[in-house]
Amino acid sequence: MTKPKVLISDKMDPNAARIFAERGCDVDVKPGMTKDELIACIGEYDGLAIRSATKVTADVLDAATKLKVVGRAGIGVDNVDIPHASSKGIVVMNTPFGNSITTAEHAIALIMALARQIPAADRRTQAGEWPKNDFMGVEVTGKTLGLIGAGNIGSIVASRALGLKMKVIAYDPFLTPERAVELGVEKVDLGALVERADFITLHTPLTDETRNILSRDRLEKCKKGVRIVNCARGGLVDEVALKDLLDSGHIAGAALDVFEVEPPAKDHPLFGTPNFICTPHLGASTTEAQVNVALQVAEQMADFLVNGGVTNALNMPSLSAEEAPKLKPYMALAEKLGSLVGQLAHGDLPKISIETEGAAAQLNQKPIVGAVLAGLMRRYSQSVNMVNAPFLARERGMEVREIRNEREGIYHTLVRVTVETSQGSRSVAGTLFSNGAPRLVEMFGISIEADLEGDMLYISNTDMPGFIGSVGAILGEANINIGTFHLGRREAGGEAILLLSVDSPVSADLIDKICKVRNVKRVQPLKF
Ligand SMILES: NC(=O)c1ccc[n+]([C@@H]2O[C@H](COP(=O)([O-])OP(=O)(O)OC[C@H]3O[C@@H](n4cnc5c(N)ncnc54)[C@H](O)[C@@H]3O)[C@@H](O)[C@H]2O)c1
Ligand SMILES: O=C(O)[C@H](O)COP(=O)(O)O
Repeated sequence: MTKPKVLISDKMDPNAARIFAERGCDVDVKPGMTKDELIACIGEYDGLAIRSATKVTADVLDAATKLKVVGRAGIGVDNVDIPHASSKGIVVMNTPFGNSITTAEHAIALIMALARQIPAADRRTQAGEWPKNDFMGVEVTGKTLGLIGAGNIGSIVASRALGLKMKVIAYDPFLTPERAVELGVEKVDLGALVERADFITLHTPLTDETRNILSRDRLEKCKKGVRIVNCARGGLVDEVALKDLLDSGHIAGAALDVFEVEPPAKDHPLFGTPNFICTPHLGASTTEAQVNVALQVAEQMADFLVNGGVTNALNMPSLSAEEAPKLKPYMALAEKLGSLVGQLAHGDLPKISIETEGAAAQLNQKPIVGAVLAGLMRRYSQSVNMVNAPFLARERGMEVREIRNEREGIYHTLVRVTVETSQGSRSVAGTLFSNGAPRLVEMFGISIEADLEGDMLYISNTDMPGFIGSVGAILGEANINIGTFHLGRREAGGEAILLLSVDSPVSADLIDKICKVRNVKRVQPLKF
């Protein structure tokens, strides 16, 4: 088996390359490439490991013909076009906790640096001055810290700030009252936060809702003398308004680790403003955090490329390395069932239900659902897979229902897929043998046992003597060898189905010929 090939395209702790190699991947380390260089080489790789410098844009992803996974050694994935990656079936994963403590500590460091104006005092002292009377600071003890965003990093900042004897208030629409009590913070709305806080730190992702969350209007409503720290993402604070309000003295100090455009222009309006401090996106830059995220991203990506385990993916459900082997045969079965209904259904597929029974119902359902949808939509696109299938289904307005029934029926384990089209509802079901081999056991309510493999022919007809001979003769005359032959019927003389596997594809002319056999209702070639 050829080894998966991974590219590390940003500066990353060497532990990442070591782990990739130890886990059976070939790895190239090429930090600092231009976009054109990345586009020129990305087609060779199965995995791409990045930090924030590499921009994984649509044109990079379009050139990445083999790429299966993008791994972010860090938290923010705003440098990755996730919808485009999803539409191409590429998993995007991050390491959501590895640098949280480090970034929270940077926020605290900036609070302290602002409170005591340490950078300016340092600059002037080292320049030979002794400006003892110019740097009157403030204590943080007893002051109110307003957190905008109380997720992983915000919560750690809260605990450290409480240790510094600050009072902590937080604005986060997703913070429950119980969690606020647990964190020891007071949950407030944004208006109250800006009116009450002596220090404000931001810890949200940059989204349509959070962009410019500290707008000029909000900054003007802040308590006079507020100090603001942004270690989250540029674009959360209006940089020009910040400059104006620092100049007017309404804001006493501001510290930015992140900018709207990075790196910022040399003549950025905030540069040189008194009481303004900045660092070049250093929030995650400690030895400890970089080792954490490098180890974690390499382990997650190698696990995915080698074993199929999925951890911390942003565009597909998690699947542990222990679950992966158990789920693998189910995913093969689910994909075949999805493919079967997809090939047989006419027109659009507005409603799909995926039902699991017995052992199948006790498993993680998301990968099974993803595999059914992937099989189902293969008729629209060959590049569909478990990652992009749910996304494409949503895009097409499909309604997907999951039903679990842990009680065994006649089979120890069963997956049933039902589609509802304008012509009614059609369902197929399959099971697994004890060796994990998938087997179709039911079609449209009729019991039939078959492997879904290679080229096949589905024929529906009215049960009558001589029918099998007629079909066999037509295929024989055309020199088409029948591999397997499976029959099912609702009742004697009633609706019947025939599933054949054939050693070569059946031409349209031959299908027409079979359609003309007496009592044949439908003939459909299938491919698995
Ligand atoms: N400067 C750095 O080097 C650095 C390092 C690590 C993380 N970060 C950034 O820090 C930010 C926070 O990271 P995290 O790990 O705490 O993320 P997280 O997902 O754990 O927490 C984000 C919090 O923001 C809240 N939130 C979302 N929308 C909101 C809104 N409109 N108003 C208020 N709150 C809202 C969420 O409910 C969540 O609790 C991210 O943007 C991340 O990229 C920066
Ligand atoms: O979101 C993150 O993890 C931080 O912004 C860190 O970015 P970096 O890995 O480029 O330092």
